[in-house]
Amino acid sequence: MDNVCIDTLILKLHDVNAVKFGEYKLKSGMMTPIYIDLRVLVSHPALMNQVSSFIYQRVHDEGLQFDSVCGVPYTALPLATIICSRHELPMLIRRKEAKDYGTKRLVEGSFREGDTCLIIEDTVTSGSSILETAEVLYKEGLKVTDAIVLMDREQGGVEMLASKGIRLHPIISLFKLLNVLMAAERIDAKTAQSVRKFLLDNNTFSPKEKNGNDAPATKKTCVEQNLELSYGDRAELGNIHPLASKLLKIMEEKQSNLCVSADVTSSEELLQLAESLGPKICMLKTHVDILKDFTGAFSQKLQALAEKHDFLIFEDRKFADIGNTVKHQYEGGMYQISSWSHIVNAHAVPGPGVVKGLSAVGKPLGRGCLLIAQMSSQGSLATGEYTKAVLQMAEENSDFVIGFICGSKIAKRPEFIHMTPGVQMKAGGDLLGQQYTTPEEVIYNKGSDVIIVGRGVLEASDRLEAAESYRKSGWDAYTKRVTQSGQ
Ligand SMILES: O=C(O)c1cc(=O)[nH]c(=O)n1[C@@H]1O[C@H](COP(=O)(O)O)[C@@H](O)[C@H]1O
Repeated sequence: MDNVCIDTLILKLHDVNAVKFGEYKLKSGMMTPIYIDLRVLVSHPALMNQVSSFIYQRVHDEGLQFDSVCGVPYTALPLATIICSRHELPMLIRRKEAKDYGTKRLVEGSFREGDTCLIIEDTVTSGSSILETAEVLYKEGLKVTDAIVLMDREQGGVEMLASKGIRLHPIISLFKLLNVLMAAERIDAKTAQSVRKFLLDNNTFSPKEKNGNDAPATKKTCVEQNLELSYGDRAELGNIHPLASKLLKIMEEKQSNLCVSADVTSSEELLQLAESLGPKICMLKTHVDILKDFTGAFSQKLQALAEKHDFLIFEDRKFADIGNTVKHQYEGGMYQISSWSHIVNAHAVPGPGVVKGLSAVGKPLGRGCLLIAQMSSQGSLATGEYTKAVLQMAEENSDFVIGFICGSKIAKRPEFIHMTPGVQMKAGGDLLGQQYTTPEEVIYNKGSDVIIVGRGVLEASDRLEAAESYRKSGWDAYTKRVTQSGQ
């Protein structure tokens, strides 16, 4: 299922008026400037078949296991029927109301206690319709672990269902749909902007506070109004990836946007760095393949230090192969990176398969991935259209991609985290093409979120003192950016 097919499908849905702009009321009663009406598909059989194929393809890509399929009544019923008939999968039908005669059952079809049922839905906003169907299935003794949805309005459905133990797998995000329709000049930038603002401002999933109570419903200031959200605010956004939220909370609590790049060749020295600099950093970046003495014990000790000092581990592996290969490189081999590194990064050049491969291993572990959108090395080819394509790949895989390696802020969505390497107190470079900019330039002027510093700390006579000066410089640049934008 590649980008071109998705883009074509979006345009076809717009052609048949399945995507409507104006003033519409959602099931929740909320008024919305965009409405997805896939009921019309019953009048367009070829498109109905294509949508069914996309949904089945996602089921296949995710390798989901289930005993039966249930479409959320009514729009998703024909989709589920086509998929089940075409692929000979057992189907269940959930009634919205029990008959007052015959079996009087709410769920029609044959099943056994404990069977797993895959739910199919056409569009998700808050996720309440999927949850309602799941609860009817639960009452019949069925289990629901996964649901597939064609259109995700990105208003909290994924997170709400995740909090109920249901993994929702969206195929098209509304942010992506807006980009495609704008690029095809089906809508103007103003419409796209106002719909984006609506979606960002109306996220139905209220984040839980630490004590588990619903956080007070606060209306987030919107980035589109040029009001910079703080790290702490962004950590609470409904659509944010849990790991990105965890990192932003660490940054806020430790007042640090410093990631030290532990480019040392001895595991003992790396652990000493983690112990001494741990209180100063939000993240420690490793190149595990330059260690001359890696052992499993090392990765255990590093995880313990990350826990002790509350920082995340980022293995800077720069995966860049087909999905099947990166899966093995990430999960297996000598380093077993997925078992100890919260975050990894990847080049987008192989196409979305590289993310799918990594996600198949990392997502169930709660890991996250950064895509390399720009590089600090002289003559880097990661620029212009390539960078834009990386951004699009991230938006389409935001259930695993949490941000970017980049030189400056490239994504409008505050859920993505920007991390910039090639940082030293003085601008300049090394003899091998590395180009340095200062923390102030990267964080204040270029809008990045995290500074990645290697030799600026490692080559200092006092590494701890150097780390503190980078921490302070990066944090001061951030607070200046946030306070000035609010004025
Ligand atoms: O992905 C990276 O971290 C990375 C991307 C990039 O464009 N440039 C870059 O320098 N890096 C890494 O960031 C670190 C920078 O180290 P210093 O040049 O010593 O600060 C190294 O570990 C690089 O591998």
